[in-house]
Amino acid sequence: MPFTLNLEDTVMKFTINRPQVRNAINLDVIVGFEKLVSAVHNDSSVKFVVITGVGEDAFCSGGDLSIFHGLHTAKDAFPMLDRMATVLYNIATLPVPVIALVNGHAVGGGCEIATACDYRLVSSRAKCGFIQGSLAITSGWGGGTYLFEKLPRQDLALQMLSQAKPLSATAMLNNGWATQVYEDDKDQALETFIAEMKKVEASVHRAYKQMLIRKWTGQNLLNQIREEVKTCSLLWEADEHHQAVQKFLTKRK
Ligand SMILES: CC[C@@H](C(=O)O)C(=O)SCCNC(=O)CCNC(=O)[C@H](O)C(C)(C)COP(=O)(O)OP(=O)(O)OC[C@H]1O[C@@H](n2cnc3c(N)ncnc32)[C@H](O)[C@@H]1OP(=O)(O)O
Repeated sequence: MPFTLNLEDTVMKFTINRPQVRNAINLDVIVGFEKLVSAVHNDSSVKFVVITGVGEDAFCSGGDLSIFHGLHTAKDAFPMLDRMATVLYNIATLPVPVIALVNGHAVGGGCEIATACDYRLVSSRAKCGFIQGSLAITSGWGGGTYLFEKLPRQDLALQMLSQAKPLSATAMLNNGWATQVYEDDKDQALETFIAEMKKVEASVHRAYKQMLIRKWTGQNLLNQIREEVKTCSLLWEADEHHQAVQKFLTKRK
């Protein structure tokens, strides 16, 4: 199973389960995210959503390049980018707080997923970054838009996108991306983080989340995300992108 979805107590947890490719996203995982969104909307007992990856190596390494490399033109790439950007917006605007439990590296689209969440609890061993620039594309799932929205300093957000390199968990805490960095057990880190909030009624969590969603609706965040998707799909068809992906896929062969 490429993902698991469990409700424990009041916490709905989605775990990406593709360790052999560092939890890269394929179509099955996208479908899983769509199921997550429906499950949360259909269960008023849910207080928190948690997104994480299996194992300790990676939270998520972004799109599965061995599969998505088969998409050549902007027209080919757009539906995949748009579908993932749409489900990610639906996750970002879920009626309860969403926590990224960043158990390992979060790069490319993996960093976009974590950025779309309300909180990021990051393993001290994780490296995180918008490395898309090194593949001659931009972020394409809305992650750049979320980054400008969420990082306290716009200059550091732009630098992170433009340098296109993974940063340490400490650097991500210092620039305001990580909410907290944890050392050891991820489940313990999560329990400690939500302990106080768990005592508060679900209705209160939902009311605060609505305030945030109203802000994003007011500024038409979804339109900005759609522009990001279009930009990425246009860059996607360039030779430079296909060559960079080919280099990644063949580097160990
Ligand atoms: C498509 C959408 C776009 C977006 O909108 O953002 C993207 O997401 S672009 C994709 C960006 N992602 C990458 O470029 C991934 C790069 N991966 C890495 O940098 C590293 O794998 C890692 C995540 C930092 C982990 O490093 P490490 O622990 O050293 O593992 P390996 O590199 O040895 O990888 C193990 C294994 O997994 C395969 N792998 C890793 N990432 C992907 C991926 N995204 N897609 C497909 N396969 C991936 C890698 O090739 C190795 O395979 P084997 O050699 O067969 O073991």
